Amino acid sequence: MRIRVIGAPIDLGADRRGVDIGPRAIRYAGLIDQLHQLGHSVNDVGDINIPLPENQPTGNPRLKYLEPITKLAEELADSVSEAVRAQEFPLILGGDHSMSLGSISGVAREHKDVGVIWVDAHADFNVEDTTPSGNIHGMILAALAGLGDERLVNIGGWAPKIDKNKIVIVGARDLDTGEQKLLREHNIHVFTMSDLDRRGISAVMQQAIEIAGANNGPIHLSLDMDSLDPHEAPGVGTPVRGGLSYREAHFAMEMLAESQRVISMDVVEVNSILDRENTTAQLAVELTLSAMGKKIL
Ligand SMILES: NC(=[NH2+])NCCC[C@H](N)C(=O)O
Ligand SMILES: [Mn+2]
Ligand SMILES: [Mn+2]
Repeated sequence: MRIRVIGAPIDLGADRRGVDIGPRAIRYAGLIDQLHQLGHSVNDVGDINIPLPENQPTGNPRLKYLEPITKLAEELADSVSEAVRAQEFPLILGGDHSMSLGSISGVAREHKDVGVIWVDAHADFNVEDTTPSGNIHGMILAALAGLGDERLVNIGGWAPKIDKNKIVIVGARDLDTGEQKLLREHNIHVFTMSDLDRRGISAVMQQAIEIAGANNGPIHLSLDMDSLDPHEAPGVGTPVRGGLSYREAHFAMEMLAESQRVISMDVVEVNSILDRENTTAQLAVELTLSAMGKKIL
């Protein structure tokens, strides 16, 4: 496979500085070399340019940094759709989860039927009226489904990007009250940690792949590193106890690789200031390799 690596060191969608170092930390952990060793060819196009929050107006406190975030999403969407047209697999490194607004808009432009598997402790399904923080990284999946502020919803001038029936959230364990209501109202498929405990990662992922990839459609994988238990991934801005174990996360990635349905992937929320000796970045590399087909034997 030909993989195009795009760095999106954006931290405007989250409160915590340090997530902007994520793409570098992931590269330092050996991503490109190890993808080569797996037999892929890699075209690393570097990072998109992100303005410093210090130089940006915060704007509406319930939609912080809306303006620069939508501008960057347009840029990233162009860059990702270009990769798809060049028949390269887009692998986008965050940055906070707001960058997925651009990456998924770019993929969806080229593949209108793409489904999304969102592996995350959170649902990122808030809108302006339900957000407890005003941080846009908590609103991105809703925006991609067509909900919320129209400037987020209408990246590229069209909406929605993803059919609600093809969205699957895996690993959820921290949902806000208004967010829960929205998820129910729109019948979004959410596999919580309780579902994982009850049914096991294998059954859950099999069903997730069937839902997101309905009618043999393609799947975008969005991996938020805070889906893992904070013991495994300490370097994230919004850690929540009781997350995916090391093996559960790997097995989920291995099943996705086996499905051969994944056409693009984000890895987000690696925060190097909060990390311990690049552990979380290293784990991000390991999980990406499993998603890209690395097997134990
Ligand atoms: N991508 C993330 N880490 N999102 C965390 C979101 C936290 C919280 N639900 C909020 O909306 O503020
Ligand atoms: Mn997230
Ligand atoms: Mn999260």
